[in-house]
Amino acid sequence: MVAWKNFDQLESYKALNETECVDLVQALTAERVKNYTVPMAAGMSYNYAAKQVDDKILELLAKLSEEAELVEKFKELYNGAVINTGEQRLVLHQLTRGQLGNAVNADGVDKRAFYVEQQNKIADFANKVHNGEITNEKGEKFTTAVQIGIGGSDLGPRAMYLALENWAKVNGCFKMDAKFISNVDPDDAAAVLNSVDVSKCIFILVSKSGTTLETLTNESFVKDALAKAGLDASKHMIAVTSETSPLAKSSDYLAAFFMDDYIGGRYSSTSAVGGAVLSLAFGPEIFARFLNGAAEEDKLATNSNIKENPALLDALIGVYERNMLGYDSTAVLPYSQALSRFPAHLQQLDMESNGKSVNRFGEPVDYPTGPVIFGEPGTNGQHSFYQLLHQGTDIIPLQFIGFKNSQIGTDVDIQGSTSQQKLCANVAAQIVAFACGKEDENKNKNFEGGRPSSIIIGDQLTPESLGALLAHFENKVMFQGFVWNVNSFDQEGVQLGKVLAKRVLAHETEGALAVYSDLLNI
Ligand SMILES: O=P(O)(O)OC[C@H]1O[C@](O)(CO)[C@@H](O)[C@@H]1O
Repeated sequence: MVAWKNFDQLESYKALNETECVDLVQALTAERVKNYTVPMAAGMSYNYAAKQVDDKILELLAKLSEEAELVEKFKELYNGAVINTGEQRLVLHQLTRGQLGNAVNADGVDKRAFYVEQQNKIADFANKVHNGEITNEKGEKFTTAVQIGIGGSDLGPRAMYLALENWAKVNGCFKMDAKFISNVDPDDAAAVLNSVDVSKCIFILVSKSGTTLETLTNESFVKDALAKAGLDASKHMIAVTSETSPLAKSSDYLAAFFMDDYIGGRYSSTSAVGGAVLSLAFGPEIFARFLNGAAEEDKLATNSNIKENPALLDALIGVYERNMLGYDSTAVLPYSQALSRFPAHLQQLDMESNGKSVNRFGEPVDYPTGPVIFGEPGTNGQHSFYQLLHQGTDIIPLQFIGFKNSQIGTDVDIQGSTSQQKLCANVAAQIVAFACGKEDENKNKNFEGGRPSSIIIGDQLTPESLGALLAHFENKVMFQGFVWNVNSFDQEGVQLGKVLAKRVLAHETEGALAVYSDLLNI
């Protein structure tokens, strides 16, 4: 049995607090860039040379990992322990991509078999849509998949779709366009519906709970549009939900695919939640390759050697930065246009998981937990908020992601270099500029340096490397939650606002809420 202790109860907490962080201006040598690197799945690597750690600090982080039993806790998780204590649930998203440990039986079934069965059902459905066995009422092929969902039922799948859209087009496996409706702002649904031929759309209603206000409102919005076009909504809609949700019992859908309560919304991209739209857009084989990349990365996360476990190492360095160095944000900076929505997905993944002030037992913790996450693709970010990152009063650790090759391959050679080379040159330059700085007598032009970053480098963003990238961050967030002794798998903090919004809509308000309601004309 593992012991769940608060971080500040551990010996390692004290030992780490007594360390001095590394001065990057001096420390970032060529040798270090070569050595401080860990292989990831799909040929990628995690390089942490520009982090403020040295061998002594890494040794203490390894001790912390042992003392907090981080890998053992992961083992408990994938073997089916009730890790989500707040909701008394198992946490099984890794099972959607592979079997890391023993068979996990819950609700009277083998859970890996259940997830694979859903994948097979989705594959069969997608193949029938692609080959014209399933069509619209006129017998025409569907051309567009429109996902209706919010939070985890939108962000991950949308980010993954955008990440592979161009890759699929150039590699001959693009099957259908995908669009996404998430916001309850009517302009979101209206704009998407205005951009498609609804008669050729297959709508994927995604809600684990089947009760989310925004998603059910957008479902009605879409049904209304279908009715106005003289179409039968039940011939155009499929559902992805949990078997216990109200949607599961409805006959309003052409087909229904299931996940369950053991997969948190923000961890659901590899379940039917991402599976339906990605299999329709790119074909089931591409979705399977994405799952393989994630499975390969998950295996690395079972290694208790921190220098062979990139997610664990990344998590531990992040904890050191958050708790010992006091940095309260992290920027995610993919130098890849295809990853334009990846930071948005990581915002939910990280902040909804570890934005907690009480431990797994509901007791307040006395140390900072999850950081603020934000980001934009480079080089766009460089011309936006990098000023603050380089010269602002706060130090913000940076997580770069870069690929040696572009996805589409079309490029131009201008002034002796291609666009891809310019992109990669920029990320290399930024790492060194942040770490080493540059002295200038004019303080306005002075760069102090000492601003830490790490970089994940891959050959190209493919289904496998995307799966590995996703799993890396899911596992990092999980390990950090274990260190902080918080439950990373519930999200009670989103409830209060939902309850108050319902009150406003029912006109059951008083005091400040009543005045805000009036100001907004509700
Ligand atoms: O899939 P559902 O049940 O509609 O939930 C959507 C999202 O809402 C949240 O519960 C937050 O409100 C997220 O955790 C979840 O991803």
